[in-house]
Order: sequence, then C-alpha cells, then structure tokens
Amino acid sequence: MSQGVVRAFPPEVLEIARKIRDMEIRGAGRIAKAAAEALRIAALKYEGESCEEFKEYMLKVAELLVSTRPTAVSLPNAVNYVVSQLKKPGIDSLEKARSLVVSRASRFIEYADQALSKISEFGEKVIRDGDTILTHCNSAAATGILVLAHKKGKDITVYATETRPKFQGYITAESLLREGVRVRIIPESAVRSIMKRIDKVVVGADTVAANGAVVNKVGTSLIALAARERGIDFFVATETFKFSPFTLIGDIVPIEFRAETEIVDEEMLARHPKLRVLNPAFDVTPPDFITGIITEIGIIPPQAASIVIEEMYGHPVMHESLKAVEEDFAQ
Ligand SMILES: O=P(O)(O)OC[C@H]1O[C@H](OP(=O)(O)O)[C@H](O)[C@@H]1O
Repeated sequence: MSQGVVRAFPPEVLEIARKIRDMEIRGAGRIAKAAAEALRIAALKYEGESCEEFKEYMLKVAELLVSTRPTAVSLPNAVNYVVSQLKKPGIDSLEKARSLVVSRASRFIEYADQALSKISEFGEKVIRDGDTILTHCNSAAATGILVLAHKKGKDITVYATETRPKFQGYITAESLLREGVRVRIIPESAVRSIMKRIDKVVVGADTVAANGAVVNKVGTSLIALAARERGIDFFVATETFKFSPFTLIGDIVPIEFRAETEIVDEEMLARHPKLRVLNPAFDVTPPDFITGIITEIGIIPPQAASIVIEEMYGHPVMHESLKAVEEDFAQ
C-alpha cells in the first residue's frame, strides 16, 4: 500500500457524484450505470504509475460514489461489480488493474441496457389490449414495458402519479406521450379513488430485499395497499442488480430522508423554528402485496428473491457490519 496518499479525483468523476447526490442523475438503474461510467473515467484518467496506489485510489472513488445516495442497492452492486476483482491475486500491474476496471465497467453498462430490453419483453406480456395501468414516480424499467406494449399495438391508458415532492411523474408522462401513449396525471392522494379504473399497477424498484419486499419511491406501499383492496395485480419491474445481497444476512435497507426544503420553503421554516418536516424518499412494500417481479431473467414471485440473490451473488460472505459486531465480541 502507498502511504495513504490519494490522488485528486478527475473533475468528471466529482461531477457525476454531485449529480447523483442532487438527483440530476436519478433512477436506480441510471445511478448504477453512471457510477460504472465514473469508475471507468477514473481508471482511464489515473496519472500515477503504481498498481497499489491505483487500487487504493479506485477504492476511494468507489466509496465516494456509494456515499452519494443510500437506498438504491444498484449503486453498491454496480460499484462492487466493477472494483471487487481488484483484490484478487494476479492483478499485479497497473495496466492489468486499469483494463480490469475499464472492461468490467463497460460490461456492467452493456448488461444494464440489455436487461432493460429483456424486462420490457417479459413485462409486455402481462399487459392486455385495453388495459389501464397505474405507475408511480419514474422508472425506466416500468416505462419500457408500457412503451413496448403500446408499440405492439395494445391500446393502453397510463395513469401516472405526480410523485411529490420532486414530480418525477412528469418525466414519466412526457416520455410516454413522446411515444404516443395515452396518459393521465393524478396526484398521489387520488390513487385510492381512481383504483376502480385500474387493471394493473406497474412500478419500478430501488432495492429488492431477500424476503421479496420492494423498496421504491415513497407512496408505492400505499398504492400496493389500494390495489390489494380491489384485488388488482401489482407488478414490480427491476433488473436483478437491484436485489440486495446484504439483506440475505439481515441488513436493513436504509431509507433516504431528503431535505426539509423539498417539502416546505425556507421562509415557512424560518417563521416556525419548531416545525420539523419528514421527507422520506422511499417506502417498503411487503412481498404479499406483489403479484410478480419482472426481471431480465423472467417474472419471479417475490418469495423467490433470496434464490435470485444466491444465484447472482453466491452465498453471502460476512458483511462488514457483522464483522464489526464480531470484533466487538472478541474484545
Ligand atoms: O431504475 P429505474 O427503473 O429507472 O427506477 C427505479 C426507481 O428509482 C427511482 O428513485 P429516484 O427517483 O432516483 O429517487 C424511483 O423510485 C424508481 O421507481
């Protein structure tokens, strides 16, 4: 190891990290691809000559990227995919290490793009001609299904929730309208009252836990509840890299709480110093509320999530948090 000297990160890498943090790049899949791209840039722009220093530098870039947003597991999964093999024996020259990072980052991005098309193909099959579908927030995986169903000639109507406070529902509405899909925007508070018009729900995911629970944009679990009340199918569209290996060993998915000022303006906060605003960005939908999880490897029941995780990630190695507990006990 070098003596703890870590080179400055390239400005492009810092800019991608900032954009993810500020949600200029958002959506769990896009975040993961942007992180892989940042790692690729960091590797290509490294100007030192030491393999050990390169590895240390890449791990610092990885830490920076993972720290930007806490909930979507696609982010650490993508970062681990790109950098974890640097620790393996045999990566003993700078050129080997650099080309490993560059090739794995490119492979991840390619995989993510292909996964989205496969999800559209599997998911399109659950949409019937004449369906009215409710979606929430803005999910590339969910939107892809709806666009493909429309392109295949199915006459569909999509209800898109506004998705306060950041109104990602507008992005969904605009991308569907561009493709010629019929769209209705509704406030989230109207979900239960319009559920009688809905044939099925399709949403995305930020993280899928080992028990099949789905963490997605806040409000998703209320939509699932309203769908269940009427016996309406509730589908989740997601790449398998949003399945969390950490939950297989009991880790809780951290829920991101964002700034108070996304909900209430500075002036109101200044007028009422005792006022506190809670702004959770995500919530958890239990597996029993979910009809199926549409992935690039097929449509799976939520109860099969742990099998997918073991297939994708192997049996989990001991996670850092558990190691820390064990070390505490050892003292
Ligand atoms: O990966 P795709 O399917 O695009 O999106 C998945 C999910 O990511 C988004 O989170 P945010 O808007 O980044 O907070 C939404 O919760 C969306 O459902």
